[in-house]
Amino acid sequence: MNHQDIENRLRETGVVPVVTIRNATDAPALGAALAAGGLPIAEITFRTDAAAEAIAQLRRYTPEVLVGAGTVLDVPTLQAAQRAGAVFAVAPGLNPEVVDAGRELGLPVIPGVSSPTDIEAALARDITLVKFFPAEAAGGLAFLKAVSAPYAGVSFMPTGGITPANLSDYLAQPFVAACGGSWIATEKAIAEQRFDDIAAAARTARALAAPFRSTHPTVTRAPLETRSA
Ligand SMILES: O=C(O)C(=O)C[C@H](O)[C@H](O)COP(=O)(O)O
Repeated sequence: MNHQDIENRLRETGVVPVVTIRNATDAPALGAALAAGGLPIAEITFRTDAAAEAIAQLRRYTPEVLVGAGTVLDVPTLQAAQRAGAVFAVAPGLNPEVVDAGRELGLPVIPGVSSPTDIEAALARDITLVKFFPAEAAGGLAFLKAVSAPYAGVSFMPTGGITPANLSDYLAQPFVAACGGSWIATEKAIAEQRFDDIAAAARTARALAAPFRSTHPTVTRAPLETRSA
């Protein structure tokens, strides 16, 4: 899958559960819960030792779930994510080495941005889908509306402080591809094996995102070098 395929899938689901998992054996039930709730996608953060194995388990037992790696701060983590089977990688910031390695490995990287300078660093590498992190703390929708003017054509995945209460406000903006958040599958709910609660939270998020999905047409962009001025 290339960046465009990933963006299209993000726009289809509207919400990306950000997951921190301590025990990889919980991954199949987690994947099943997300799929049952209508959100067959997950960003598994490399904040625990179980991340790579959890990604591998998701790929094996719930192949319908699109699995990405989160908290990818360096190239070895990116390589580990790809070996485990992640089909995209997300980072809280923009590490040029990670972005460049992603291109070499054929693994789409969604770097984190929180300033115009960051956005330009992404554009300089032909990346037009970025994570906006930490969304609420870094200016929220007001920031996105302001930067969407000079940076038309950039799609954002706001993450950090997104909840069912503010999700719709973000998704109503065409430059928001999807929102990420940990509220759907919290570390606590997974540890306590409350997979029905996770499926219910996924279902609620899916329902909140549903009205906006149709306003997000499939985007097809020419690579930067072929775009006319
Ligand atoms: O781990 C990463 O790569 C991150 O960038 C951080 C997470 O995306 C946020 O911690 C999720 O934010 P909340 O939904 O507010 O909990």
